[in-house]
Amino acid sequence: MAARSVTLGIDLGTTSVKAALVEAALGDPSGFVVLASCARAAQAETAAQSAAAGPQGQEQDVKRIIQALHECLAALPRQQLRKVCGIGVSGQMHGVMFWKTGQGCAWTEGGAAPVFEPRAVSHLVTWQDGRCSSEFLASLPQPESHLSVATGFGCATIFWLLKNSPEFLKSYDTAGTIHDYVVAMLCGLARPLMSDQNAASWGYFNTRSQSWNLEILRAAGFPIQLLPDVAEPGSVAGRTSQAWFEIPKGTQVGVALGDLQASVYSCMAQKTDAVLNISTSVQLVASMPSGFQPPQTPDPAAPVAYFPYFDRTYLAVAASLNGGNVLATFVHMLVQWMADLGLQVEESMVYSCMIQAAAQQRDTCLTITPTVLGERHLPDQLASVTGISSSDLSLGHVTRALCRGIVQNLHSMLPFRQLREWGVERVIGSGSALSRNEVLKQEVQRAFPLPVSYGRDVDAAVGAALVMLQRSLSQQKS
Ligand SMILES: Nc1ncnc2c1ncn2[C@@H]1O[C@H](COP(=O)(O)OP(=O)(O)O)[C@@H](O)[C@H]1O
Ligand SMILES: O=C(CO)[C@@H](O)[C@H](O)[C@H](O)[C@H](O)COP(=O)(O)O
Repeated sequence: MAARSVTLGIDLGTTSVKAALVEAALGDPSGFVVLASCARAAQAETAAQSAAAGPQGQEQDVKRIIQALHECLAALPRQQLRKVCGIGVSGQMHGVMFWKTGQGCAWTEGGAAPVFEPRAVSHLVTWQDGRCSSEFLASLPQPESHLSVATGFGCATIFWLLKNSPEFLKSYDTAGTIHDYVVAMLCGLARPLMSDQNAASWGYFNTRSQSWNLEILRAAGFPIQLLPDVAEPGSVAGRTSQAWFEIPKGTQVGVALGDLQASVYSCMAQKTDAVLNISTSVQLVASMPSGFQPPQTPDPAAPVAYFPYFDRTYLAVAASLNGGNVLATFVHMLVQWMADLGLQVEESMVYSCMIQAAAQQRDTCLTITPTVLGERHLPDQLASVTGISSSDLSLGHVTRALCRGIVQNLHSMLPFRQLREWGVERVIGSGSALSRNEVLKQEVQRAFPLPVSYGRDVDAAVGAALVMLQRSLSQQKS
């Protein structure tokens, strides 16, 4: 009898960490089942380490992210963790963190299970970071890549640190995304490995030649020794150097994937499917035919970008910076106003009340352009509200208008009729900001001229697990 193949997928998202255990199931139409899953809010936002970043700085505390990861692992069934034969990891793209080689973590046996604790690490500077102004970005060398460079991209952040905080950079000799860091710590890698999916998200990476723009970067004084070595997505980065919870030492760990690609992998069953993922951010994605090559030069004004997927194929992506985070900003604002008025209220209560109120308010004349973070192709166009009449000010009106605005903003980036022209026949909705919000679902259904169905709310974690599951199954066959 063939060995049971169980894999663990982890997604280190901007808001929450998710983990899923996946097993091959011949009887199931999808070929797999999700045995168990777990999500934990990381609540990792913290003040920027460099004061010069100002209020635009967006950083997260790596210790809190790892704590949320360990809470997820602790919540999964121990007997299933014992069967894990592969670990796939994905996470929020574009961001960068630094650590000292050999001192990135310490393994402890102290608690109920062996865990690693971050040691000589920086904060994670996330994709939401806005410290690189348009003027600063214009001062950087032109990349030799089809992707332009925006604020929050790893290489732009490193350029900024080089100019504004050179002493800070000197404290570290290794860099990666948060998910590259986790893979490196699990496997005890001296240098992290990075998939082209994440390398492309940092900027200054050429996806055709699969190489960093080393000459351009070197000439600009960039610390190129910080750039990780690049590996194929779906390949193995190493094996666990320690037992981790119940997962045996020596378990294969995949090179970290982008959460975008992992989400798509979990739910795009046909080439004619588009994926709409709404989590902290939002992406509308279609797959490009094999052999497709993006234009050679970047177009910073283009709202659609081409991101590497698997096997040298590309995804066309409208990646809006304004998704569930816009609703989260509204909720924080309400909670703060209530506190200012002397009232305490839980965020989860606000979410459920506002979604309920908007579900009863089927329409509104209020129009909200929700771009509180701007967009990469229009960084200076912030949010606005129009059509304000005294009759449209209820919580239901505002929430309905916010949800509609998120979907309409995406439509302005990638008109939905374009999907039909690409041969798309249906849209799969994924991401927990969508699956938990009935009103957002209604607005999606209202706006798309195509049938919409829904995936799961831990999609990227399932996708990361599936990549390793398929690898394990093909190893068993050969
Ligand atoms: N209680 C809730 N009900 C509905 N939506 C919520 C709730 N809590 C958070 N959200 C939404 O979920 C988003 C985060 O989704 P999540 O999948 O955790 O993001 P990520 O994958 O980026 O970490 C938030 O930005 C918010 O819009
Ligand atoms: O910005 C892009 C692509 O450019 C996104 O697709 C991408 O998935 C990034 O990882 C995020 O923006 C973060 O993802 P999430 O935490 O919102 O799920």
